[in-house]
Amino acid sequence: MRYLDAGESHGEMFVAVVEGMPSNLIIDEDLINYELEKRQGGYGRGGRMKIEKDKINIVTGVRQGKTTGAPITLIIRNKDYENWKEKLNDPLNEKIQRPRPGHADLNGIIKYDLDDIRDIIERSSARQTSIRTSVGALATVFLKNFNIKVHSRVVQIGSAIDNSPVTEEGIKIAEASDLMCSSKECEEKMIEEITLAQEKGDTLGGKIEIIIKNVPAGLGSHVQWDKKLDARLAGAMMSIQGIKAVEIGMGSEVANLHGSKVHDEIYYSKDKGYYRGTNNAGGIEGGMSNGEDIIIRVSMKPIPTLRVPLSSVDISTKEACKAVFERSDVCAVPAAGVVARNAAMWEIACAVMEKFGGDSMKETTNNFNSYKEQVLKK
Ligand SMILES: Cc1cc2nc3c(=O)[nH]c(=O)nc-3n(C[C@H](O)[C@H](O)[C@H](O)COP(=O)(O)O)c2cc1C
Ligand SMILES: C=C(O[C@@H]1CC(C(=O)O)=C[C@@H](OP(=O)(O)O)[C@H]1O)C(=O)O
Repeated sequence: MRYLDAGESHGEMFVAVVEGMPSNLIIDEDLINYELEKRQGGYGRGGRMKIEKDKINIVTGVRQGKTTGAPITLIIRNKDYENWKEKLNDPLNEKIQRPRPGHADLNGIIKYDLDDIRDIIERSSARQTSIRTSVGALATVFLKNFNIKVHSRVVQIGSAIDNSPVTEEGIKIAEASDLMCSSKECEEKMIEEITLAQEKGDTLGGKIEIIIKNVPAGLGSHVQWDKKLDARLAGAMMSIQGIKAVEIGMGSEVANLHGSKVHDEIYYSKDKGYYRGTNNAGGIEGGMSNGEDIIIRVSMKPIPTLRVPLSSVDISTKEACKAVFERSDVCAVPAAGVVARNAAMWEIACAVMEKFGGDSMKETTNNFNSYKEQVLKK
């Protein structure tokens, strides 16, 4: 499967065209809209979130609630477009000249030979993650048919850290109570950190954990660098605005320990087949899923737009100045978690389609089920 998206932060709309989704997939628009709503949430978001109420509009490739096998076009309209269209088209509108450290501003105008940073902001903005979330949520809808599910939580904001182990019970509690992490107490500490940063005119990043359940062993492959599932997931995570590090399972901690403390010992039982005593590998070995939960941790840098701005250089005068400040989030880690879990599900859906193929849900499901039987007999 593949997709391309287009759109600008204050343009008319975001659009994505998805190709390769099998026919007869029942589209659950409520699930897609739920993910879009969650992406807009979280403490620390800016004023734009009060203007938008993102809703998916599927305009091709679906008839009577089911995919037809044709390319699927997804649209999200920007309500704020009405407030911006005149000034964006007015050549006399003031140009943005003071690039923000940590953003695409300076590299963008150099590379594209532009003289208004607005032209870079519009496409580099993380508003694009709305359409990316909807494409990922479509993959989540698809994967539900194979009982593959995803959960994410915030594990760190500033000095507030959620160290609790992931349990089925913990996931249920967090989902039912709509907590961003595993406990109310920890969430309060995270909110406090964000408030402190906000009061200082500063910003914050943090860490997110994503857990994907019920992935069969054998997605991805060891045979070629670009088929490795961990590499693909890491690439997907790193392409999200502001993500600077990705860990699978134990992640960077593997460098500190002996092999006997890192590798997951192998067991076998008649009903489960092969399984591991631990899951330090985060469900992937040799570029392939191993049947355990896939666990990904991603680190997000602090938001680059600061109310007390950092030093910069005016691109027209070349004189020292302070970077531009405009309406912005203070912390978008919970939102990035929603983006990341859906972006990860897109990669898993691609790996499922690569392995099992099929042009209809019947064909793909039959292939998937017969492989699962084959694996159980192994
Ligand atoms: C959901 C989300 C919301 C964001 N909101 C803002 C924001 O309001 N202001 C801002 O300057 N950066 C925001 N960012 C971060 C920037 O988009 C990001 O730092 C920038 O694109 C450069 O990131 P990169 O160096 O990783 O490419 C947000 C990121 C995400 C994922
Ligand atoms: C500023 C960025 O992301 C923001 C993310 C975002 C959203 O819907 O998530 C909405 C936009 O809000 P606004 O109209 O206030 O600019 C973006 O600005 C950025 O990434 O640079």
